[in-house]
Amino acid sequence: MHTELRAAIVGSTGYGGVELIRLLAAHPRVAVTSVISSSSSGEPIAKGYPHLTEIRTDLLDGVDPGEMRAKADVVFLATPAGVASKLVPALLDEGLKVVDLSGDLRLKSGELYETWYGKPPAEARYLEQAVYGMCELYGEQVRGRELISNPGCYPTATLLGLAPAVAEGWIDPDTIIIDAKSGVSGAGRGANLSTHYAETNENFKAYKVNKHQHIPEIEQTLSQLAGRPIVTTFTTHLVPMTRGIMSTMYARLTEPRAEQELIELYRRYYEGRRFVRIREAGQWPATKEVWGSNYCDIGFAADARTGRLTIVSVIDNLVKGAAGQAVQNLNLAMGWDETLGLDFVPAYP
Ligand SMILES: NC(=O)C1=CN([C@@H]2O[C@H](COP(=O)(O)OP(=O)(O)OC[C@H]3O[C@@H](n4cnc5c(N)ncnc54)[C@H](OP(=O)(O)O)[C@@H]3O)[C@@H](O)[C@H]2O)C=CC1
Ligand SMILES: CC(=O)N[C@@H](CCC(=O)OP(=O)(O)O)C(=O)O
Repeated sequence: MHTELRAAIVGSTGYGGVELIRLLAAHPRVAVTSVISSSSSGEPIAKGYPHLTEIRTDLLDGVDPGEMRAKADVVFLATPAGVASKLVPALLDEGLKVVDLSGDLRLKSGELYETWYGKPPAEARYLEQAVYGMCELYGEQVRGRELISNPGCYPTATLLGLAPAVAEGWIDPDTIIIDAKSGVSGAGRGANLSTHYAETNENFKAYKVNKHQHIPEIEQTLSQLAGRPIVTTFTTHLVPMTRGIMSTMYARLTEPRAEQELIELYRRYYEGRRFVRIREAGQWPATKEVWGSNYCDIGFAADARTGRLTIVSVIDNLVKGAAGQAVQNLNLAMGWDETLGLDFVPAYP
């Protein structure tokens, strides 16, 4: 197979950006031809990330849509909220395909974006044009698309864990409670008070309770799956580990179900989707079991005593939660096998 697509990465000195460089280095049909930085153009990427020494030695480029078009066919935006909304119009005008890893294009309502992100939204036509690339739920809609909005890390673990049971009406969506935990790399590379070592080591804390920007994203998809507006309770916690998200979800079963029935429902729903692995009854997934990989592993327990279902879903936030799903989305948009460049098992232990 020969290389046929040239890729540029914006925000390449962030964690999402370097993870894209790592994954695309092993992709059989994509070559990274431009690694772009708003802060360090003219420097080798290996200066800030020596682990990339052998992968890329070119100097970082500046952010310029015209220059990107000369070098690339697709642009990955691994930039903070508020950047894609400004860059996307010029990139699309240049005829570039765009995969945005930030939250800028995920919500169809600009008003909701402004409320939860506290920034001006992208123009409505771009919110309309962007396809929400939750691959295992909307993969068919991604094919051939020019503008893809890559889902958030928490919504990926959470929605993959809830979708089959909500879509089939096996749980009451009004009763869902989501208890989520993330490793510290989820906050990006920029150091701040709440993520430095002394604050996170041997510590475990809740944050952004009822205020997290992923709440409307989760509710948007839950509402689509349920066919009516759904609001939910979502609490995030910071765990003293580098990678990984675990979302533990609770909801009332609409009728009694055995675990085996749930396992079969989920396996049917995700049939043919390589990156969702449903565990056997009594097996609980752990973050280390998906570390460095594009898998989402899901386990269940149905409690006959309380009538509630517990779902545990894990991902690597930087792979399935960001760069891996972005590559999977590009594969789907190009009509390629969705596993290209992602077909490896997790690193363990
Ligand atoms: N970390 C994670 O697990 C996940 C992150 N995301 C999202 O992906 C995006 C990237 O996250 P992450 O890599 O962790 O964040 P980082 O903070 O590690 O990196 C973001 C990078 O964006 C670049 N940047 C900053 N400001 C600007 C600007 N004004 N214009 C252009 N580029 C800018 C910087 O790189 P440079 O100086 O080189 O330009 C910076 O290193 C964010 O939107 C994040 O919310 C989504 C899912 C999971
Ligand atoms: C641990 C940690 O701080 N995680 C970040 C994840 C942010 C993220 O990925 O942001 P978007 O998906 O909105 O772009 C947070 O909870 O805000």
